Amino acid sequence: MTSTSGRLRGLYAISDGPRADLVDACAAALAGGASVLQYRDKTTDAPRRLAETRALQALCARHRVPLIVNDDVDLALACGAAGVHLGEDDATPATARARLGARAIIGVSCYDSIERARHYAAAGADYLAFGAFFASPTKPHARVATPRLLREAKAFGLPLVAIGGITHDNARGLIDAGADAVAVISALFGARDVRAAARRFSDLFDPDASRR
Ligand SMILES: Cc1ncc(COP(=O)(O)OP(=O)(O)O)c(N)n1
Ligand SMILES: Cc1ncsc1CCOP(=O)(O)O
Ligand SMILES: [Mg+2]
Repeated sequence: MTSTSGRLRGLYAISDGPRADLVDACAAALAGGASVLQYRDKTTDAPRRLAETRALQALCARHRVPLIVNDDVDLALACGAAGVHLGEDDATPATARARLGARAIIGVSCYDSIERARHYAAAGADYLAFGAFFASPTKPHARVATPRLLREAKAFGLPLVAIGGITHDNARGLIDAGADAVAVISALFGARDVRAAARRFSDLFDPDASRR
């Protein structure tokens, strides 16, 4: 289990908004043991995005789970999120660090590139994300990564996040290859029972948690 200050490990839930029941769905994911929540909303509806991230920040604070905002450093700052996730089309991690401070969690997409991982590990990223490992319903044209990258990236000593088409049935191979966390959208927020789906993912990391 990751706390707002602990090492990232477990289910990394990524929200799939806009959706009317966003906060309830995210609450179910946290109740099911998600260790991190990312707000990912590709719309430009600034007032709704701010209201939603503020609500999710309050929810995450109650669960002692970090809220990460996708793409948008200003929004992360405005809602008091723990950090931001950045890809190749987003602000640089250095810009985000300057805006959010030393304690912020700054995650970086490395896609299928060990060179990008090496660069951002040295530049102060807090975790490295790789993928897509499987066909992704959310991002069908995502670049494709192989588990070998995870084995190689272990050398950087940072938490490794795997993403892309991850389900309960295919996650184990990624964890065995070195993923500290699995980032999931469809197989989590598309589930009829989000809490139960989150619990099944979380149990892959800590099978005793649901019996406590
Ligand atoms: C944990 C995590 N990993 C990868 C991504 C993808 O980021 P990016 O490449 O910037 O693509 P978008 O998500 O912005 O479409 C992510 N969001 N989270
Ligand atoms: C944002 C992103 N980057 C690579 S795949 C992906 C989407 C992951 O969503 P899903 O779990 O539905 O495949
Ligand atoms: Mg992005």
